[in-house]
Formats: sequence, structure tokens, C-alpha cells
Amino acid sequence: MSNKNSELESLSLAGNINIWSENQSTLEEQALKELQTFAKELNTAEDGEITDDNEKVDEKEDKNFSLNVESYIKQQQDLKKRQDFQRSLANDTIKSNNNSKKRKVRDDSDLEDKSGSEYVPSDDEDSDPSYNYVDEQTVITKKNKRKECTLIEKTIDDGDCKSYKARLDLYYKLLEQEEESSEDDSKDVHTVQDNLKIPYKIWNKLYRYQQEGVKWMWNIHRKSTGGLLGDEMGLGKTVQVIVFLHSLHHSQISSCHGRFVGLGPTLIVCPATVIHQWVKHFHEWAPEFRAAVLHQSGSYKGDKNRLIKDVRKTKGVIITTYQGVIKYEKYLTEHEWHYVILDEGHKIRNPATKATQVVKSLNTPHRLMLTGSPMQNDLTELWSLFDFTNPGMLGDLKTFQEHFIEPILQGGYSNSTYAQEATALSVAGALKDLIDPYLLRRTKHQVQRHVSLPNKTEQVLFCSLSDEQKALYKDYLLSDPVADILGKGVKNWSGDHGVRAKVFVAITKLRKICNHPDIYLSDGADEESLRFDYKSSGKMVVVSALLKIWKKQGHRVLLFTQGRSMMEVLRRFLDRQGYKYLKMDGTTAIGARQPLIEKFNTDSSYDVFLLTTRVGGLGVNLTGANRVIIYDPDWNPATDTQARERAWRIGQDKDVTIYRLLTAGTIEEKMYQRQVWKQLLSNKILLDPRTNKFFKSSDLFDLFSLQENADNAPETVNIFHKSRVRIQEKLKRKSKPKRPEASPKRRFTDEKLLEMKHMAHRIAKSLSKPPPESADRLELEREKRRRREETDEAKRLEVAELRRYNREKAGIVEDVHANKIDDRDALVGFSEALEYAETTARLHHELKTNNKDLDEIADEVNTAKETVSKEPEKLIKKFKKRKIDLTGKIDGEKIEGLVKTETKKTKNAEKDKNNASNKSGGEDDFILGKLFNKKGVSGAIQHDSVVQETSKGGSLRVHTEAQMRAEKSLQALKKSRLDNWKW
Ligand SMILES: Nc1ncnc2c1ncn2[C@@H]1O[C@H](COP(=O)(O)OP(=O)(O)OP(=O)(O)O)[C@@H](O)[C@H]1O
Repeated sequence: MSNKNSELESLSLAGNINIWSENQSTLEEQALKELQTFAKELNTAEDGEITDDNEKVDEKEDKNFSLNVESYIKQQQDLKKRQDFQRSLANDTIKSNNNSKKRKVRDDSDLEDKSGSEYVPSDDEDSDPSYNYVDEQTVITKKNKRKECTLIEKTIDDGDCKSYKARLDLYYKLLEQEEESSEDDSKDVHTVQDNLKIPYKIWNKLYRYQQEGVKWMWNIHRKSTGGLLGDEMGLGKTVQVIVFLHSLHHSQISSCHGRFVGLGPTLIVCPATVIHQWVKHFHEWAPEFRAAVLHQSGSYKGDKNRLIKDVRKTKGVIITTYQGVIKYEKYLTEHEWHYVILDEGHKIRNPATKATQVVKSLNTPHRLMLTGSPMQNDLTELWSLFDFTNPGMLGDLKTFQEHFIEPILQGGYSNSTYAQEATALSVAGALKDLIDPYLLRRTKHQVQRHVSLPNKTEQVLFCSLSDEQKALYKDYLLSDPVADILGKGVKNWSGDHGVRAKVFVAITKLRKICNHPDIYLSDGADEESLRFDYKSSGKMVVVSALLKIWKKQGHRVLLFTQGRSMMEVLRRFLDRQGYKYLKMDGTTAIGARQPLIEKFNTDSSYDVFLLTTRVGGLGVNLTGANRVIIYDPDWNPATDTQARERAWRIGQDKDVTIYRLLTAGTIEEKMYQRQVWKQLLSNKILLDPRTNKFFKSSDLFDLFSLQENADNAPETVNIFHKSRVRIQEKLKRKSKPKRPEASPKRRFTDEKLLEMKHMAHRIAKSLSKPPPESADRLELEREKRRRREETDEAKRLEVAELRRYNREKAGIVEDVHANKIDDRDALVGFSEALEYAETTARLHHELKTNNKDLDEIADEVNTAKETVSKEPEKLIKKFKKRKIDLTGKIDGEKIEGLVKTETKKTKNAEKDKNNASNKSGGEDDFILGKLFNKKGVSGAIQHDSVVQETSKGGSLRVHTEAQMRAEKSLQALKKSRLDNWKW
């Protein structure tokens, strides 16, 4: 049921929603009945509480996937041979499967989720694998236990002691060989703050910010507190933690009054999908550690309590899931752990769940949490996370709610008063200061210079409803259940379970219609009669177009959807269209997940990986793809963000494009708007307390409406007009060139313009002193030589000045190019300045390289001046046509690139990169153009620029009163800490 609860909670978070309803018990009962059916059919919950039955089936499946220990040892010794064999086997199997396609289609019908339990999001990680189709080559059903999973290989953990020892022997042997052949002294260690020792060969493999991360963990270790490593997804949190643990082990420092020397027994809790990824990382980064999986998919098949004791004795690491801590609570809580580490720690964001309570009760002096999305829906979640890492630091929940959450929320609404806004700013600032020492968060943008990730573009595409969808949507809005919700008088609907259930059911129906009308129609109907034609869904038409183009361009795609029935529709579509794909959702056995991921990453013949957002979107590395489609939005922004980050992370070398699909004018737009609101709230605490407020409070009428003109102007595009993608305008401009309308806004002051012109003149003058009229050829040569002999330093200064100047101009030109500057004077000003600068820079270069003599140069400078004064319009046109980027490049060329000798080396690299990014940008434009033209996309916005908007400094004034309020909040917190002292 917690799936439903989280949905309902999200709904209730949707602002000040007021509805009117009478207690109509029949409808309520009906709604509750539907909910119960959903829960039964779904069989799992958000926090993954699974039934024993599920675990049994899971165990069975996982056993089937396990390789035995002996074969594992052999496998390690002769890995390459086996891989070759498997590759040939793969080819054979693919061939044979192609032949038996017809048979497979018949099997697939067995696999259909007949329950109709969707559209409840399948957010679980350990769902019932009562059927399980690992991929198109591997089909396992309850009825038909046929299995062709020999292709799948999984990392074996160290649960089984024999296999651990065998792995260690092999590792030490390899190490010995390596040390013999290497001239380096690999025993050299790097020392952090006097006593934490890390072998250089590991330390040097870390990126600079990762080294900082290790230092930060060491600092909080020494302070005996906990902390939250909140780096953005894919920056290597797992790696940093493993290196830190390894260095503790290596340093053999005694801690906790001698109870632990080096690293003591450690417990890692993570989502099921990534347990084997952890093992893999341990084997790679700290092979000495015994990393044992406490889960059915682990190699240890005996009594789990024995395993725990055994691993503790060898000071090893136990890796388990959030369900695992519940299941083995008794065993886990009776021991002391040196470290407890929660991966994807936001899983305990709900303070009331069992998993949260159990992990908080574990006995340990050191708690670390890893999550790329520390705050997802609201501030209570942040409290819950810090209540684990630093118990009591944020006081009790009630005090925190009253003194922090309330004032921050109040100031976040667009209809809040100035005083509320100022108070929110102060309180958010105070909260940020409080948590800062215990939260280390680096964004990809911040560490870009270290990791050099490729470009990423992320756009939200607003798709039209098909006629059939539109008719169904309208019908449903006019139906009795919706009339009932909207019609009568319950004000505080979110507190009324009956009404909440009804709202939930109604929203679910609307979401189904948006995804595919047949999913909605299949509720209770005979599915066989439905065709699931892709053309019946506006979004699927867009998916079809995107996949077609990407296939041609050689891009590989992650296709995420929320629920299993939509996944099934997409799967049929991929089958019919002949795409080669893999598939992973809650029904995929845990042990099969990591091998599937590896398979997709390494076998480029797969076009698409079809995933449910919550299972495939969390923690895994899917860099084999460079295109991502998020088919339907989640209420929780972090779920979608996590999904998109699977491809754009360390290890990705291609530019990544992400499209989030929304059906214009419908409930999906409202969901996206809620996402943005939550994201901004999270930014307020984690990034910048001055984050803009923008959101109006929505009401139920707003949720249950259809914006009829959405095909022309989706509401969201209007709200975030600044982030609009102007493809349509570009297209229009292409067909009919138009002079841009003059903007009343002047972007540059007269002084600025004058300054720009003077600067250009000065540069021009200094570079092109005309030769004396009477000078003969010899005189000229002498003059040239004399100038050449000017000190290099002086020349360098000139060049530096030019570069600085040009960089400034490039920014301006970009603004003009993006139509942000339309003022004619400003245009003339900057065109003049740029023309001078460009001409003179070129001439300067030619002067240096002796390509021209001074006479010619003087002539050219004069011509340039004349052009500027006579034909400003021509110049404007010229510069407006040219592509400029902020790094100072025009048409992909650096202006300062004219000074070739100095920039040659970097120039090539820059140019390549630039070409690549232009290429991908061009491809995106091309695709958007196609979609806008024919495929029913009515608008697009840049997602990142929507969520990164922060308010301009001057709009918020911090009042003394607001500061006093923040002070009061802190006092209340201190008092609460004293009252509940536990840290
Ligand atoms: N220093 C490094 N050198 C080489 N590869 C690295 C390094 N750091 C991280 N990686 C690789 O980058 C990828 C992402 O790392 P990891 O899974 O630890 O990220 P994460 O921050 O935990 O992501 P998420 O939040 O999505 O779980 C992995 O494939 C990992 O092996």
C-alpha cells in the first residue's frame, strides 16, 4: 500500500488544494476497492516490502542464475576463453531466436500482465518474479520454465568463504606478478592529515574532487559524527566510499577506544538492483575485502546469521537491501558495526517506514549516507536523512516542522508576502549553514573540469493527445467520479482518506489515457480485443519518430516508463517495429539485473533498453546509451532525474540527449509543474536559499481540466517561457526571414557602448600605426624589422588584451544571436566594436607573420572603419547570422585563434569538441524540427534552465524581523536537541 500512500502524499503536497464533496459512500467504497485491488495486484510497496512468497520465487530464480564456486574459480583462471565462447553462443542463440520469433510472440502473450494492475507505478525493486522475461532471448514463465540464460554472467560475491579465498589467492598472485614486472614502488602511500594512508596507486586513480571526498569522510570520522555524501549521480560516490574504507583498513588506526583497528565490520544497505554492482566495485577498488551479499541472490546459501557472524569475524563487509535489514533485523541489530553505510539513502526519507526505523536502530558509531537526491519531495525527508547520519542534530520532527519547514514553505509560494519571503530566506539560510558541515554535494557542473563529461541536453516535449485520447479524456472529466470529486464540499481533502482515494483513482485513469488509450480501456475489458496501436497515443507517435531517427544516427536509447502495463505496450511496439531491446523491471530477478546491464553496455547491437523508472533508474550505470526518453512523469522529481542520470555519468563519452515527454494540457503538465516546485524547494536548501519562488497554489479544478488550446501553447511553456526552445521560431524564420521587432529594452548603457567603441579604436590604433608616407621599400623593411624586434612581452600583452576583449564581445554577440538584444543602437555599437577588434586582430597576426606589409594593413584598417560607419545594417546582419558561443568562438572558431602559434595545441582539441557539440546540437535541432512539423509536439522547454532559475539578488530584502525569526528557529532547535539528547 505504500506505493499508493506515496502517491497520495504527493498529491496532498500539491499545494493548497480545496475540494468540495459529500460523503457519498458508494463511490468511496468503489474507489477504496479499486485501491485494494491495485495493492493486491502490485504485490509490492515503495520501500520494497515483499512477501515471503516473492522471496521464495526470487530465491529460486537467483539460484538458477548462480554459478557454483568451483566453476567460478575456473572461470577466473580462464575468463577470456569463456567470454569468447559465450560470444559465439550469443550469436547462435540470437540466430535461433530470430527463427523462433513466432513462437516467442505466442509466449509473450503468456507474459502479459493480465491483472490490469497498472497504472500503479512499479516502483518496487523486489517485485514478484512470478514471471520473468530477462530479455527477448531469455524467457522464463511460471508455466514455461524454459530458460536460455547461459549468456548471463554475474559477479560472484564473497559470501561463500571458498570462493572468497580463491579470489584472494588469484588476486595476490596477480599482484605479485605485477610487482615483479613493474618498476614503480607501488607500496608508496599518500597520507591525509598525518595519519590516513592510501596507496598512491589508488589515490592517483581518483579525480581531484573524489580525493577531497575521501578527506571529508576522514574529517567526519575523526569528529566521530556521520555525514551525507550527496554528489550528483554518477560522480563516483561508491568509489569514494570504498577507497575511504580501504584507507582505514590500510592505516590500521585504532578507534572507538580500541574496539576497532583499521576497518571493523561494516554494513552496506542499498537498493536490490545495485547490490552486485557494489560487489563489483569492491572487487575492483578494494579486492582484499570480503564483500558478502546478504540476500537470496548472494552466493551464501546457508543460515544467514552464520554468514553475518562469519563476515564480522573477518572484518568484512555485508551488503544487503532495505528489505534485508527488515528481514534480518534481529541478527543485524544484535551486533556493533564499525560503519553503517546507506546507499541511495533517500530510501529512508519517510521517517515512519519500517526500514527507516530499523537502520536508525543499528548500533554503530559511524554512519554514512550516499544519495544524489538528498531531498525529493519535502523538508521532512531531509530531516529523516540527517536523523540517521547525525541523530538529533535537527531536533525532533515536530520542532523542525514548526520552526523550519513552515516558514520556508510559506515564503516559497508565488502569492507569499514580502515578509514571508524574507523570513523563508533567513530560515533556509540558517538551515543550510547547520547542515553544511555534514553534507558534501558536488554537481557535475562544478566538477566538469575534472571529469570532462560530454554535453548533455535535456528537453521537455509537449505532445498532443490523439483524437481518441482527447475524446476519452473529456469523457472522463465529465464522468460521475470526477463530478463527485469536484462537486461538493470537503475542504481539506488531503486529510480525508476517502476523498484522497477517489482523487488518486481519478488521476490514475487520466494518466492511463495520456499514456495509451488502450491501457485505460483495458480496465476490466478483454485485452485481446485491443490492438495497442502506437498511433492511438500522441506520445507513442513521438517515440516512434525519435527511435527511427536515432536508429539511423546510430544512437542507443534508454526508454523509461513508470508502470508495467505501459512497458508491455512499448515492448510490443518495439517487437513489431523490429528493434532489438532488453528489458528490466521489478519482475526481473535481482541476480539477473547486473548481468543485463553489463550486456546492454557491452553489446552495441541492442537499440533500446526498456526500463521501469524506479527499478532501472536507481544507482545503475548505463553508459552504453546516449539517448534517454522519459515516457511519463513521476510526482517525485528525483525519480525522473535519477533515471536520466544513468547515461550521463563517468564513463560516458558521447553527447547525451534526454527527452521528457508530457501530454500537453493534461494532468501530466500539472505533475511536471509540481516536480519543478519540489526541485526549487530542494535547491533552496541544498544550493541557494535565494532560489526563486514562482509557483501558484493549484486546486483540484486545475488538476481535473483539459487545456483545449494546449497544442498551440502548453501552459507550462508559458510559465517557463524563458526556458522555451525556440525551434518553431527558427523554423518559421527559415521559411520567411523577418526583421526582429525592436525590443523596448536597452541592454547596454550609452557609456558602455562608448567604452566598447573606444576600446576597439584603441586596439585598432595600437596595432596598425600607418607607415610614413615617404618611406621607400627599404625603409619599410627596416620599420617592419624594428617592430618585430619589440619585446615579446609587449606582444603578449596585446594578445592578452585582445583575447579579453574578444571574450567579452563573444558574450554580447551570443545575446544578439539569441535575439536577446534587439536594440538597434546596441547592435550598431557592438558590431562596430567587434568588426574593429576582429579586423585588427587578424591584421596584427598577419603583421607578426609577415604576410602583409604596413601599407596593406593601413588600407585594410581604413576600409574596415568605412564599412562600419557607412553600413552598420550590413554588419548587424553579418553578426546576427554567425554562431557564437560563450567561450569566445565564432562559427566554431576562436577569434583569438588568429594568433595561431600560441593556441595551436589546444585549438585542435577545442575545435574537435566544438564540432562534436555543434553536431549534436544540430542533430537535436533537426529532430525537434521534425517533431514540431509533423509529429504532434507543440512545445519544448529546456529542463535545466527551468530548475536552475534563482531570483535576482535585488528582489529579496532580508528584514531584521526575518533574521530574528531564523534566530528563533535555531533557539527552538537547540532546546529540542537538549530535550532529546541522543548524539
Ligand atoms: N576515479 C574513477 N576512475 C574510473 N572510473 C570511475 C572513477 N570514479 C567513478 N568511476 C566510475 O563511474 C561510474 C559511476 O560511479 P558510481 O556508480 O560510484 O557513481 P554514484 O555517484 O554512486 O552514482 P549513483 O548516484 O547513480 O549511484 C562507475 O562506473 C564507476 O566505476
